[in-house]
Amino acid sequence: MINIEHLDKTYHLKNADVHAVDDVSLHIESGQIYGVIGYSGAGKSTLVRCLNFLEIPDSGSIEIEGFGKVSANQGSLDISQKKLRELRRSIGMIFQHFNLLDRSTVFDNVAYPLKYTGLSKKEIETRVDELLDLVDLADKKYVYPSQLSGGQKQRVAIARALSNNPKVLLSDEATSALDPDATESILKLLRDLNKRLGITIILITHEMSVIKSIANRVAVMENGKVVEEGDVYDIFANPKEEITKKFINSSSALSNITKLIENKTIIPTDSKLVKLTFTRDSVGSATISKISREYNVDVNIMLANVDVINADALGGIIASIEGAKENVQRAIDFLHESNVKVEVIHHA
Ligand SMILES: Nc1ncnc2c1ncn2[C@@H]1O[C@H](COP(=O)(O)OP(=O)(O)OP(=O)(O)O)[C@@H](O)[C@H]1O
Repeated sequence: MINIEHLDKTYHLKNADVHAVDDVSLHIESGQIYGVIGYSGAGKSTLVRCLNFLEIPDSGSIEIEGFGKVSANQGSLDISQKKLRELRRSIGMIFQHFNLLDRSTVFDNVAYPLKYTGLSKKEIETRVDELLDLVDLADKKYVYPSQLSGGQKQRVAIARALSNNPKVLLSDEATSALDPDATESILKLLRDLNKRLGITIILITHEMSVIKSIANRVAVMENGKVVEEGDVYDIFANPKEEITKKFINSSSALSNITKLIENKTIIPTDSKLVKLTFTRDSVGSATISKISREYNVDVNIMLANVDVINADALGGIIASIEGAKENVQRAIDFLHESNVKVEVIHHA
């Protein structure tokens, strides 16, 4: 469990102050994959760097299971140096550009954090072998980072981050420099590690597709503040803030609708263009054919998309509903009653 309360961090620059983290409070359960999304400069990195006190907050507190509550007061922390070292060791971190030691082999990179832990050479070798097995890189033990692909470098970084058996893994844009295949394979690895080791993962990204594919909960950040927070499925099904809707659109095939609206000829007269969202409560029923039959309307499906988020389907359809005005309205009322979310995008 991680509990963040009223966390604040301001950078004092020559010409201005930057309020990078502004009164952030969050609760993260153990074993969760927790996403933090926001545009560049939103404060995500600063927030996450505060969690292992790489960055010292100005005020607020952070409680990490097993370490009690650590409060910050004008840049100083009420925790001993010894406890702080222990706390940092219980949190692994991976980065966008891997941060590997280029002149060291894969083995030496992974062994590096084990150096001053009192383990013997033999014990370190056994542990590194275990870690390389875990990330499927046993055959690359003696090669140098320059001989690896981006995805393989990130696997080395993950093995290194896990060397001290941390309870928490912080991932700062870990897939942002990778191609789609490598991204998928790193996300799959993180998902597997979360399941196998029960490790809590806090993942920063600017891509909603990453959140959709791996996170259980998400916090949306803007200007240092958390503006929306919740279960990933619920946020996708019912986003409240404009910025959240923008992020969701960026990862949805349905956002192509703006192009269709610009080309008005595709919208027939006597029709309403609607966006329908089918959630857990409505995804299984044949609502479209029902309204067509019962209310004598024609439904023209223009775009459709199904996401599977945390094993639940979330469907979206952009369709025009054509027919006599009162029939179209009755069809829309029926959709509402059937737990389908209806947003009218355009009237003919
Ligand atoms: N060490 C620093 N000194 C001064 N300002 C900083 C420092 N680190 C971050 N900032 C500023 O704080 C704000 C938040 O930055 P932060 O890196 O936390 O955002 P972010 O959401 O992670 O964005 P990005 O993905 O671009 O890193 C930005 O305006 C940034 O310029």
